[in-house]
Amino acid sequence: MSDNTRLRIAVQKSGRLSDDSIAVLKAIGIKLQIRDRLLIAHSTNQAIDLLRVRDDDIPGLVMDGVVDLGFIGENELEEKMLERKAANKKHEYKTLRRLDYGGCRLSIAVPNEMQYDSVASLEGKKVATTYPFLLERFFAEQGVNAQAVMLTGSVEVAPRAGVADAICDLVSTGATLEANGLREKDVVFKSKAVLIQKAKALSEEKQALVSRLLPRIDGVIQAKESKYIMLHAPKAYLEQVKSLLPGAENPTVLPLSGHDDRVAVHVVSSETLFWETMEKLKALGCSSILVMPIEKMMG
Ligand SMILES: Nc1ncnc2c1ncn2[C@@H]1O[C@H](COP(=O)(O)OP(=O)(O)OP(=O)(O)O)[C@@H](O)[C@H]1O
Ligand SMILES: O=P(O)(O)OC[C@H]1O[C@H](OP(=O)(O)OP(=O)(O)O)[C@H](O)[C@@H]1O
Ligand SMILES: [Mg+2]
Repeated sequence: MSDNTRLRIAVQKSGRLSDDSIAVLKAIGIKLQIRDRLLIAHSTNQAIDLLRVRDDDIPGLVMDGVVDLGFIGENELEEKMLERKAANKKHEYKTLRRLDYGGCRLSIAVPNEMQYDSVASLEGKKVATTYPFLLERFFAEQGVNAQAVMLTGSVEVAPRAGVADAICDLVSTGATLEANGLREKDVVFKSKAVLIQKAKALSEEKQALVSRLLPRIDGVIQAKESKYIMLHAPKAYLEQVKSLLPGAENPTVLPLSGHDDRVAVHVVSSETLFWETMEKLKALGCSSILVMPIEKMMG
C-alpha cells in the first residue's frame, strides 16, 4: 500500500544520474537502503519514499502528480514537456534546484566526410535522434526543413546504417562521436540534472520537509565547490599572503603560541589552491600549508 503522507521522490533506477542523485539524498541526511531489485526504497529516518524508475518516466510522474519530487536531466524534462504539451497533457512542474552533475549537451553531429557549413546544410535531410521535439523546435527556430527520425538508442550508428544523414544526440566528452566517425556541429540544448517538484501544492507537512531539505542541498553543492585552507605565515608578509589566497576576503588570523612573528591563517575558499600558489606561499615563508575538502556548509 502506498502511504500518501510520505514524500515521494523519483530517481533514475540505473544509469548516468542514479549514483549522483542517491548521493545527494544521502548527503542531506536521508537514510536509504538501496537494493538492486527493490523499486521502492523507504527511508528509515524521514517520511520519504524513493521510486526507482527509468528516467523517461520521471517528468510524466511529476507532471501527473504521482510523485512529489524528481531528479531528472533537463534534456529529458524539456523533451517530455514539449511532447505532453503537444498531446494536451499536463506539463507543468516547478524547478527547485539546478544540480552539479549530469552535465551534457544535445548536439547535431554529421559523418566526417559530409559537407556541413551550417544547420542549413541539413535542409531536406533526415536526422536520427531520441529527442524529436527538441530537435524539431531547433529546426523551426533556424528555419530549416529537415526530418527528425526517432531512435530510442544507438543513435550514433544511424548514418552508417543508412537510417539518417546525421544525428542529434547527447555528448559530454565526444568519445562516442569520435568512435563512430562523427563530428559535433551545432549545440541544440545544454543540460544538467535538476530537482523538480509537482505543480500542485504539497501538503503542509510535505512542504515543510522540502523547505528544510533545500538549504541542505545548497550546502552540499557549496561544500563540494569549496576548500578549507590552513597555513602558518610570517606576520610581516600577511598582506602578501592574503592576496595570494583565492576568495579569501575575511581570513581568520590566529596567534601561534611560542612564535611572536608568525600567525595561523584559516580561510574557506571557493577555489582550490594550485601548486604554483602553494610554492609562492612557501617562498614567502609560509609553512604547514593544508588544503582540505569540506563535507557540509551552512550559514
Ligand atoms: N555522456 C553523458 N555525460 C553526462 N551526462 C549524461 C551523458 N549522457 C547522458 N547524460 C544525462 O544522464 C541522463 C540519463 O542518461 P542514461 O544514458 O543513463 O539514460 P537512459 O539510457 O535513457 O536510461 P534509462 O534506462 O533510465 O532510460 C541523460 O538524459 C542526460 O541528462
Ligand atoms: O560524449 P561521450 O562522453 O562519449 O558521451 C555520449 C554518450 O553517452 C550517452 O550514452 P550512455 O553512455 O549513457 O549509454 P546509453 O546510450 O546506453 O544510455 C549518450 O547517449 C552518448 O551515447
Ligand atoms: Mg531513458
